[in-house]
Formats: sequence, structure tokens, C-alpha cells
Amino acid sequence: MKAVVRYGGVSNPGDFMPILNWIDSGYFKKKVISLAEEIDKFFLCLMDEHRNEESLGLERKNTMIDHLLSLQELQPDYCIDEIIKGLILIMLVAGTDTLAVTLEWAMSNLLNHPSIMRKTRDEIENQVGQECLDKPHLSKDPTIWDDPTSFKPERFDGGEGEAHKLMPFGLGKRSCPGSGLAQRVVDLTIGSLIQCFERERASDKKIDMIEGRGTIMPKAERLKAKCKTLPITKKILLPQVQPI
Ligand code: HEM
Repeated sequence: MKAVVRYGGVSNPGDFMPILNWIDSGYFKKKVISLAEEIDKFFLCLMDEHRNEESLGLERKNTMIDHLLSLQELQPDYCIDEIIKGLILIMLVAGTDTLAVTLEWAMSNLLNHPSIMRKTRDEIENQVGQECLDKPHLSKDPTIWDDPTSFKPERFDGGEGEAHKLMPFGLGKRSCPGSGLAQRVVDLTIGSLIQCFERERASDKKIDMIEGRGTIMPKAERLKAKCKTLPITKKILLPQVQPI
């Protein structure tokens, strides 16, 4: 049950067995309505923030909300506030837990396989080094890709091992629109976590890899690990932390 309450992507048992909705005397529905009201207020504040910036004469930024507000000016009857709030909600709901859970599974596997963790750390050390957290334009590295800036789908013909078998984002028209963002966030986060912290399992016991319940496949047991900061943290990460 613990795993069910930790993430947003949980299911309501009453959706599968409606009789359960009678037993909880509408508690779940009331809770969802009150949460929805709070979320609605939060999204309105976000939109007003962007609108106020414009009314203060500041230039519109390159954010999803700013683009949608521009669209609203062009198509006020279609792009109403409810549509914008719905799109923000979808991006937040679909893009938060999915990433958190993926990172937790990946880190758990690395901690259970110290030799692979060492290999990953060595590779980051060789490829990225100690001066930054990511190698810019890895996907355009001429030492890896032939003619990296050209569109050549044939480069994937048989040359990428098993990559074609991996379909974590679905396929077709309804496949995940956040896949690019997700892959970038997962790669960069895992890479930076390894680069900046020496991590070890909290005990000699292997990390439990049992799946919990929920639509986004959470881990049943939360990942706990020891971590020690490495010198690069002081050099690169700390200077970027803004005082509140
Ligand atoms: C590791 C991270 C993620 C995984 C594994 C994942 C996986 C998926 C899968 C399997 C689908 C259903 C595809 C289908 O029905 O064929 C989906 C849909 C969707 N995802 Fe993701 N996703 C991730 C991250 C994100 C992020 C970061 C965003 C947005 C910021 C996002 C937004 C969406 C949306 C809006 C849909 C619904 C698309 C539609 O129905 O047309 N996802 N995702």
C-alpha cells in the first residue's frame, strides 16, 4: 500500500470496482475535487504571471505558456483558459512521475551492479570530464556519427544493436510527445548524479527491485543510498545554486 500513495500516477480502486466508491462515502471524490480546485488556482496564477510580464512591457519568453497565450490572442474562441490549463496539467502529470520513477529504477540498478556503475563513471570521466556536467551536442559528435548534422535515417539500419527493440514511449500517433525531453532529462540527471556524487548502497543488501502498484510502475521500496559529494560539485553545482 505504501507504494500506492507515493506517486501521482496511482489508480483509484473504485474505478475498477464501483462498489468501493460507496464504501468510502465519497471521500475520494471530495479529495479529488478539492485538489483540482487548488491546481486550477495554481495554473491561473502561473498564466497571470506570464500575462503580467507582458503587460509590464517585458518581451514574451520562449515557454509553452507564453506560446499558448500568443495563440489565445489569435484564436480567443478556441484557445480559452481551460484549454491552456488542461495542456499545462497534462505536461506536468505525464512528465513528472514518469521521469522520477525511471531515474529511481536506473539508479537502483547501477547501485546493485557496482562494476557497471564504475564503467559508467569512467565513461563520463573520459567523455565529459570535470569542467561541465554534460557534453554539449553529444548527438552531433562527429567522432560518433558520420555527417552528424544531416538527416540520414539509414544510419540506424542494423548499426545500433538492440536499440530498435526499446519502445518505452509507445508507437504511432499517440506515442509520448515528451520522449525527447524525457530522454534528455534522464541521461543528464543520471550522468550528473554519477559525476557529482560517490554513491553506495545503504547496506550490503542488494536493492530491492520489486515493482509496486500504479500505472507508472513505481518501485515497491523507495531507493535509499549513501552519497558523498565529489569535488566537481563545489566547482560546478554549488555556484549555480541561487540563494532563496
Ligand atoms: C521516462 C519518461 C516517460 C515515459 C517512459 C513515458 C511513456 C509514455 C507512454 C508509454 C505513453 C503512451 C504512448 C501510447 O499510447 O502509445 C505516453 C504518453 C504521453 N506522454 Fe509520456 N513518457 C515519459 C515522459 C513524458 C514527459 C516528460 C512528458 C511531457 C512533458 C510526457 C507527456 C506525455 C503525453 C502528453 C502523453 C499522451 C499522448 C497522447 O495520448 O496523445 N511524457 N508516455
